[in-house]
Amino acid sequence: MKNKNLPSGTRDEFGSEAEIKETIENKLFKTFRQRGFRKLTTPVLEYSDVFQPLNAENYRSYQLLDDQGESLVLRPDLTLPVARVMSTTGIELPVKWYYGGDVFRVKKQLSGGYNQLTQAGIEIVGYKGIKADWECLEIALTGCQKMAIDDVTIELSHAKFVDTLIDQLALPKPTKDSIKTALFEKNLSKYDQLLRPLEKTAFGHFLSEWPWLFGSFDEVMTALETLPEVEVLQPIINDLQATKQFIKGLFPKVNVTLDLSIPSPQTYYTGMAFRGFTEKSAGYLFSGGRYDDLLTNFQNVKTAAVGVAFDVDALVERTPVSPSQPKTLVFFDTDQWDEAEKALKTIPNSTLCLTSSLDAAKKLAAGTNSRLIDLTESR
Ligand SMILES: N[C@@H](Cc1c[nH]c[nH+]1)C(=O)O
Repeated sequence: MKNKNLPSGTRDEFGSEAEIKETIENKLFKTFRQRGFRKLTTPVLEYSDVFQPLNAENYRSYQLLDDQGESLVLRPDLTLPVARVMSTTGIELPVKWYYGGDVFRVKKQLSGGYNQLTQAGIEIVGYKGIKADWECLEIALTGCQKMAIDDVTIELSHAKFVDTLIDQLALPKPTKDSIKTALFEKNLSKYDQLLRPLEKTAFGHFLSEWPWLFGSFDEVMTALETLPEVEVLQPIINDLQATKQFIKGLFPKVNVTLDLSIPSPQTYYTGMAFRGFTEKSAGYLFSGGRYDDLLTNFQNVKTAAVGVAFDVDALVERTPVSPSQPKTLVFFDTDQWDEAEKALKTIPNSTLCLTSSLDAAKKLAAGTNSRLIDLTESR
């Protein structure tokens, strides 16, 4: 019998932790609505096919079967359900959505961490230009500010950088694939060996530095100067530069880093991607990016989209628990309900004392370090 246990990777949340979470979600939802986003709620259960564009290795999901034998999952992501909605409902574009809810990602046994995570996010669908990306960044960084998190580092990357650059190399396709794998896995001996034939070419110097192309934004940009002029890379570099300026202009305290040697944080990203974190918490505070091709998984027409989601649990972790104020218990007789209600309204932080006897009320007050008001006293 496991009727007293929880499945691994899940937890109960109660008291301050659960309350802080609710406050944070409400603050975020308020910001989203103030900026003109509309709420979209999707079910926790979806057909497995909806999540086919996810990298299955990173996102193992809980699998179920419905009564027709169709394969269902507990949603491991909230962006793909939005894409499903957009392609099946004929909602007019452009549109700005916000949502909140739990995603389920099965982690390796004993890896620690939870399999059920709470996210709150936005998706902007139908805008091609960089303004939509910046609106996501603005909301992400303002959100952190509102949670009094002021030591945010934002890591920029671009889903197309690696492929566009590798495309330029005069090597057979399988070698290019192996280079990409070695780069992502930081398998340096393999990487060096694969690139040896290009050592003396114009790309030689840059390629030897590529696995280290992450860290301070300006330093990575300086390293990029060793790259021969590649026209198709220019728009990517320009967008990254402009975005860094944008962030620094509005949030001068935010530390901006750049990583041009990692796989895209989501397999469905097609453009700029960004993740925010602080030194004090292990996971990301928020993660987002552009995914202009995702809707083609559900429909024929390509649709521009970009979004960002907060990891609400990471925000909770970063929020100090303020010591709770001592409570006042209001003890009353059953026919004094009206009086008790009035007392509740006038006495801050008060709660009804539901014990049957005054003795029990006194014990409860002593045990919970609360003040006791006895309405039966004046009878
Ligand atoms: N769904 C992404 C975040 C995101 C929202 N919109 C775009 N990206 C994630 O969970 O990492």
